[in-house]
Amino acid sequence: MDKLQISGGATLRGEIAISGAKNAALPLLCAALLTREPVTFTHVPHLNDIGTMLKLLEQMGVKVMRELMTNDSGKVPGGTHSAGDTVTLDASTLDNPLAPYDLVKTMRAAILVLGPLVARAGEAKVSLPGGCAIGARPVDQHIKGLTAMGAEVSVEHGYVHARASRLKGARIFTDMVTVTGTENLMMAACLGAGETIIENAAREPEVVDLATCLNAMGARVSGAGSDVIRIQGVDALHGATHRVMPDRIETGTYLCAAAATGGDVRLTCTSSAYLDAVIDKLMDTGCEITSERDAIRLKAPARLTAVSIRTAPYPAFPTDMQAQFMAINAVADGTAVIRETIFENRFMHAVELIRLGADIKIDGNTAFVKGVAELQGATVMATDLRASASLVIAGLVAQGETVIERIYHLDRGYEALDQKLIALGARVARVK
Ligand SMILES: CC(=O)N[C@H]1[C@@H](OP(=O)(O)OP(=O)(O)OC[C@H]2O[C@@H](n3ccc(=O)[nH]c3=O)[C@H](O)[C@@H]2O)O[C@H](CO)[C@@H](O)[C@@H]1O
Ligand SMILES: C=C(OP(=O)(O)O)C(=O)O
Repeated sequence: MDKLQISGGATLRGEIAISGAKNAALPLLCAALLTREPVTFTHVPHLNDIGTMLKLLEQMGVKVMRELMTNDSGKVPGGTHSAGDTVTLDASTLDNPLAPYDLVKTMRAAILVLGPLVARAGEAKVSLPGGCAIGARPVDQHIKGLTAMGAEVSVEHGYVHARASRLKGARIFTDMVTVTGTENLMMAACLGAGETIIENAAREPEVVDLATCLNAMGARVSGAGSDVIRIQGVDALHGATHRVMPDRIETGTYLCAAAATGGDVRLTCTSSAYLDAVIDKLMDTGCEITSERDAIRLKAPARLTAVSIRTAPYPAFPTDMQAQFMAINAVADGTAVIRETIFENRFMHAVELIRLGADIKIDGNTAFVKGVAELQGATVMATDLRASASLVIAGLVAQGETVIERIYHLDRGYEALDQKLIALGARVARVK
């Protein structure tokens, strides 16, 4: 199993390109199930989760064409000037609406096939994703919404079975804001009869990106980006070409890495438009941030000031950036209070950061982080995607060598992480 070896102390400087967003690309790929015509996606990040999703779609009978892009110097896909992959999906041959456990267990976003399959194929059998490191993550709201749209849904032997000859429009109020729940129901409603209204909808930019693509495919979705989304069902969708939006969490992660190391970086192919809460907090740490149309530059002070955060659905501070902010607070001046309100078990990185010398106390959903003058390198274990990113940031500033084990989590969500860090001057190596 690969590990990441980091020699701490290098200041990150220079420029890298941000990849397409994992959390936008995954639902987008599922949207292709809704039509018999080919759909092409560009700027698709080269990630393990994307590979898993494509494998899942392929075993359902979808034809997958993946054109790997090379960077400016003609080298590996997903390098420092990544153009992303181009993926064309042809679901005209969809004949097996099944998502088996062995694929779903490695990637919770696989539940996103449920809505499109019922809408297009009239049935779906999708393994329940089960719990994971950050929390239980049930899918009851996905089921509640499909049931309201007239699907017969049962959960047996660890699988959700859903059937509907044709879904019908419904008014759905989700009990909590759910991102993939909103996406699943929005996709399903596109082929339903009549109007569906999703209230308490997620407002995340990835939901808007999906709605934009669905509309390009002939859907009639309005209100995405607000908490009420209206979908007028249509009889069929057609093919389209869509560029995946930039990854705002990857962007935020590199901004944090640069901030922690006292660096000066420019991130291209991205935008500060979806990162207000994160950028606001980074400015509170003392960083200077300049936003350009398609780029962001961050210059860090010699030492950061601690900042408190509270995670909540968009446009508030994203839970997917909480771990990275714990890492920067671990070496900042002062004490920060970090409150996690989305997932019940998303402090797994704290114990590993403590092993590197951080001063962190946890009380329920709140972490108290007292900045220390320095961290010391050690061997640590990655437990989930963003926890792993926080350990990378800590390793970059720690004295000596840090070895991060189980980096398959990072490969799920960060395209060419080691290459991008090396391009910014980090001393990082992937070792077997
Ligand atoms: C692929 C993708 O886009 N993943 C993102 C998505 O995950 P995901 O869509 O799985 O997260 P949700 O927004 O659904 O989860 C929010 C909260 O609602 C709960 N819940 C959700 C659905 C449901 O049916 N029942 C229920 O109880 C969850 O357990 C969690 O406590 O949004 C999360 C919250 O911004 C991000 O951390 C993930 O990176
Ligand atoms: C939790 C995340 O992803 P997923 O929903 O795919 O597990 C994430 O991107 O931080």
